[in-house]
Amino acid sequence: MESTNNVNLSFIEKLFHLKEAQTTVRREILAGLTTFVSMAYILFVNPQVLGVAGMDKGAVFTATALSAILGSLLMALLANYPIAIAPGLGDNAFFTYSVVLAMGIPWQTAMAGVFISSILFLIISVVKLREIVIDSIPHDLKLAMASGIGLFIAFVGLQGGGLVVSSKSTLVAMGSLTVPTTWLTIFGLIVTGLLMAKKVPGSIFIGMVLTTILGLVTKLIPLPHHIVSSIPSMRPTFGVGIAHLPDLANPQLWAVVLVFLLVAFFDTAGTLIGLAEQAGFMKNNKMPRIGKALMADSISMFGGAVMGTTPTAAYVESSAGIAVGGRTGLTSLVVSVMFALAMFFSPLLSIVTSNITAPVLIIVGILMAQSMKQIDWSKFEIAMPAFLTIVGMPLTYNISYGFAFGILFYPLTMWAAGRGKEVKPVMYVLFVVFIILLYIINILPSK
Ligand SMILES: Nc1nc2[nH]cnc2c(=O)[nH]1
Repeated sequence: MESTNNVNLSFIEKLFHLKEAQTTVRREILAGLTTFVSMAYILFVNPQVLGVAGMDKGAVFTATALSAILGSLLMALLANYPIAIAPGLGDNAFFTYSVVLAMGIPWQTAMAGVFISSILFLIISVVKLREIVIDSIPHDLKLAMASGIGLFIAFVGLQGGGLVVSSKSTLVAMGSLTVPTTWLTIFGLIVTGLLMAKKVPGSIFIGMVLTTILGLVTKLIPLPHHIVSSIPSMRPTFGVGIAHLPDLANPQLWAVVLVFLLVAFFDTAGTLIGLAEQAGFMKNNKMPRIGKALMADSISMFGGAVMGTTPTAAYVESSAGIAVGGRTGLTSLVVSVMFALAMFFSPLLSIVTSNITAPVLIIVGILMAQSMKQIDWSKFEIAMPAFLTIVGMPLTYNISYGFAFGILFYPLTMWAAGRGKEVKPVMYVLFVVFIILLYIINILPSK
């Protein structure tokens, strides 16, 4: 027994280099469990959001779990980082609210766009282009993009939870506190917020469970018929994106492909770098093995697009596992195994309503908006494009407009401030691309 344990441990050591990373199996398992409980909500939130776009919730549940299993496993084995991967809230919100609902594109066609973006992302990750792209977007704009997505997600949550409603005279207004289900959102927000402030591992998950229990006890949420069941079929979504590739003849979809690519690429690249800073992995201001980490994400995005889910991202919640000591891919391997076990709990989908997911969206929004603190607000030429990027996303209800505002204003304000030479050539290429993109998504549809 002793010798089997030793063989197992040396196999794990060979795969993950625990000694070099000054960590232990026990600490990595704890870190993996911590990250998993911090992000397990996505199994229920993703079907909820993509369900609004018309997708089958059971199929999305399975596709979400499988893409998280694949992504986190690849991150463990290819890149050996304690960073988990799953479908991102920024991406699914863009898919449902901007592409399907606002642009009126059917989800099947939008999924074809995700499929093509994933192939482009894979190519960028493999060839050296990734460094050129990462370096050409100014740091302040990347931070503004992450923050704007955070505000956008929070806005979606505030509406879904009944706290913000539409108003004829002022566009938005506070929701009514006489609606009983809105109190579930308020309860979830308070409980999760307190747990987060106390730095309790798995705060988001615990908050979700407590709010659901309150909903069940007060009968605001009906009891589920089962807790455990077989894994839901992916038949309603599997391969649908590929079958709809011919729809991409529509130029509106090229714009969608470009924005999916930008959101997926910069979300993951930005998050990877942020987490690597936290864990102390950066060497000479560069992240070692970033190509492999991006490849793990792009392969799982590709797999997700085939199975029926929106792009995956390196999860900001991985910072919870890193905070409790996770330093290697063993942490991500544990996350992957936990997602495999969680696949049997799909009946709980029916009890996780939009009031339960609203606090999650708001709190992940806060985490993403924390990037704002690093923006150089003291220089107007930076502050203006950064601000327009951030407010542009929630206020136009569209992530691509936020991107466009920042990319169009940055070269102009930098030029006016006499700092035109600092703007990288790729930014001018993007300037032109985004003018075309605005034409395609805003002017062309109304002609
Ligand atoms: N980086 C990142 N982390 C997330 N955690 C939940 N959703 C997201 C997302 O869209 N991006």
